[in-house]
Amino acid sequence: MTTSQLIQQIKQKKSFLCIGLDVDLNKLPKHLLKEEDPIFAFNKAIIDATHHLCVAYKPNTAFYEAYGLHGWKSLEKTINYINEKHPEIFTIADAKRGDIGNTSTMYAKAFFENMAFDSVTVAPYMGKDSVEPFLAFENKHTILLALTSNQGAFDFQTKVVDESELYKQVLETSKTWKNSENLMYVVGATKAEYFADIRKIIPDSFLLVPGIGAQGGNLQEVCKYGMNHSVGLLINSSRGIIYASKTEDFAEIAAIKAKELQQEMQVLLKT
Ligand SMILES: O=C(O)c1cc(=O)[nH]c(=O)n1[C@@H]1O[C@H](COP(=O)(O)O)[C@@H](O)[C@H]1O
Repeated sequence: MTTSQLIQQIKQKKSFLCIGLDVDLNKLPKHLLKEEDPIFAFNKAIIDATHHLCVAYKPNTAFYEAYGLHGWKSLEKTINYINEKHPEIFTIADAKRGDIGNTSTMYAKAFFENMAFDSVTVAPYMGKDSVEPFLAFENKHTILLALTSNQGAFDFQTKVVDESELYKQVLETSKTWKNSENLMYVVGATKAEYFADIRKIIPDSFLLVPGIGAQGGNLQEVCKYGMNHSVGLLINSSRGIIYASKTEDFAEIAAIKAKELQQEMQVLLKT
């Protein structure tokens, strides 16, 4: 998917919501456990109920890898279902990969070719030759961890090295990489006060912003400093939407939670 198709979808749906499909069997409504593939049954119901309210889905692969072969099959069915039923929706494999070049190429093939995701999250720690193999794929996006939502972000990412914070060097340096137009960045919603500085370095890039809802980030604050001329934000909520109810009405309640966020976004898009 191209960035302009993503922007078009944001305008049509008046939403820049990304729903995180972080499926934990221990949190599923009990009646689904009788299904042959409870994880896919859960995702299908959530997708059917929310696809008109969001522009992206982000399964975090950890929640599938944890169940071995069964989990991978559920992930594959989920991405195929989204691509078949709602090809306009941007898909993110939240896998946080990155390795020496030839290994990164295989990770990229796994998520861009084998599973046909539009994007994958990648850690910048191993540098240029670990990220460029992902960037080589046309119309696919590499979402680089810049400033993460967790407390541990302060261990390294905000440390000053050679007179600037490490996360700023990640942003600056990544702009020089081949096919850097295929980059997006992760910035946590819990770090709203950093968005103005980040926008000075990457004014035009899309940011994937996790951390609202369960982690306590503030949507208004993020938009105030993070929104750009083409919106430039994908705001993710996982647990706050998909586990809002753990009974038979879970998909209906997820849609209500997604609509609450979409309506806030619609107002923010007008301001
Ligand atoms: O890359 C991510 O998506 C990510 C980066 C980050 O800094 N913080 C963060 O929470 N995430 C992911 O975003 C999702 C957040 O989930 P909730 O806190 O349940 O909304 C999880 O899948 C996290 O792994």
